[in-house]
Amino acid sequence: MLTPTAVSSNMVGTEFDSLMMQRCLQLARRALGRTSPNPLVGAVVVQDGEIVGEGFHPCAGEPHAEVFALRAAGEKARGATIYVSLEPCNHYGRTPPCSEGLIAAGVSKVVVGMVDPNPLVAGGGIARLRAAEIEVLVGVEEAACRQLNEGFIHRIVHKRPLGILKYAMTLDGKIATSSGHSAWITNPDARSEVHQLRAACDAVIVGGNTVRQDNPFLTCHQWDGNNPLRVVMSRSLNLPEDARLWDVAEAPTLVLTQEGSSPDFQKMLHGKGVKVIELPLLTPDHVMAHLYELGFCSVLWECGGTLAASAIAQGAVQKILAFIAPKIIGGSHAPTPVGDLGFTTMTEALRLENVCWRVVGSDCLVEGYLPQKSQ
Ligand SMILES: Nc1nc(O)c(N)c(N[C@@H]2O[C@H](COP(=O)(O)O)[C@@H](O)[C@H]2O)n1
Ligand SMILES: [Zn+2]
Repeated sequence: MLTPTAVSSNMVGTEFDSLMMQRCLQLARRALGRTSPNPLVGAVVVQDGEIVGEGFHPCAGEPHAEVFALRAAGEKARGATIYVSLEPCNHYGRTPPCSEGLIAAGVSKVVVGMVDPNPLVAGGGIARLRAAEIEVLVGVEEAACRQLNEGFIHRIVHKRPLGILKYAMTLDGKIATSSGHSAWITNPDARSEVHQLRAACDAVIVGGNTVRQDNPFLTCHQWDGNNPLRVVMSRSLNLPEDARLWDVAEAPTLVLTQEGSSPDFQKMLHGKGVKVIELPLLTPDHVMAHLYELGFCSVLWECGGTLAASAIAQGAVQKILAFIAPKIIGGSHAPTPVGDLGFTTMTEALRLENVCWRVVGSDCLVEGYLPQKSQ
């Protein structure tokens, strides 16, 4: 873990800049799962090789990271260098432009992690600072900055939240036995990692089958994080009356269905505090469009194979997280993580990009991105 005391004024420029930017990212992560539709941003003010102020963006509507860092630095911001993981904004949104705040505070240098993809900023913040004769360095720890805000970037560029499909399967590619039993495929460490992942997402989606078969909680459990909105997609509303997801004391639940489906069941859900919305067409793309309108940046699909295949086919999934447990259960009718995609030859296979894998307890996690569809 990085701490402010790790700062050494003897460090060479680039190494020191990287360290300070990593500190910005560490600060930014304190608001994980709480900032959408805004990004996660951290800022650090450095004077004579010492950190004199730090801040992060806590949630949309609150001041930006730079403002908190400048406030903490006070008069020491004059002539200082500020590190910020995202380009300072240059527009009046819910808050005034940070570029003007930095100029007014008298900083002499701004080190930026990445350019803001928001068209309202998009280099304008950097240009404004340079016009005020402030030195600006761009792209320190850029890959890590982009990784932290991949959901925000996807939202801005594609006008949809980033879709992440997570599943857990056995070594023979099954997500449950033929009878539907699946507790548990992976080890406690892997399950704990999923709980942590939920805290970083704005919503988690399942279909009716998962509610009927698994009766999940879909919360962060032991993690002191933000519980995502739990979303159930069900056309028929043929769902159990006593599902755990209808208990909204810990986390909210939204049921998305089609127009006119089971008014009585809808009434029962309303009575329990579960929100129900009827969409004209209940498809993964319409669901993602709805979640975009709610301001979401990242959405976790924790559904079964049929819904997962449909979400992939409709471009509602960009990232895959596959936990693989070294267990074999067999069963020619045991469900698999992705249903029919209509492919008949291996040449049609979706080859993941930027793949990495690591061991989690006794299981393996494979992570990668689906190839982007050409527009
Ligand atoms: N540089 C920077 N630091 C932060 O802490 C931020 N939250 C942002 N966000 C950028 O500004 C937009 C939101 O503005 P309002 O909070 O509505 O004023 C957001 O879309 C980002 O482009 N930037
Ligand atoms: Zn700002």
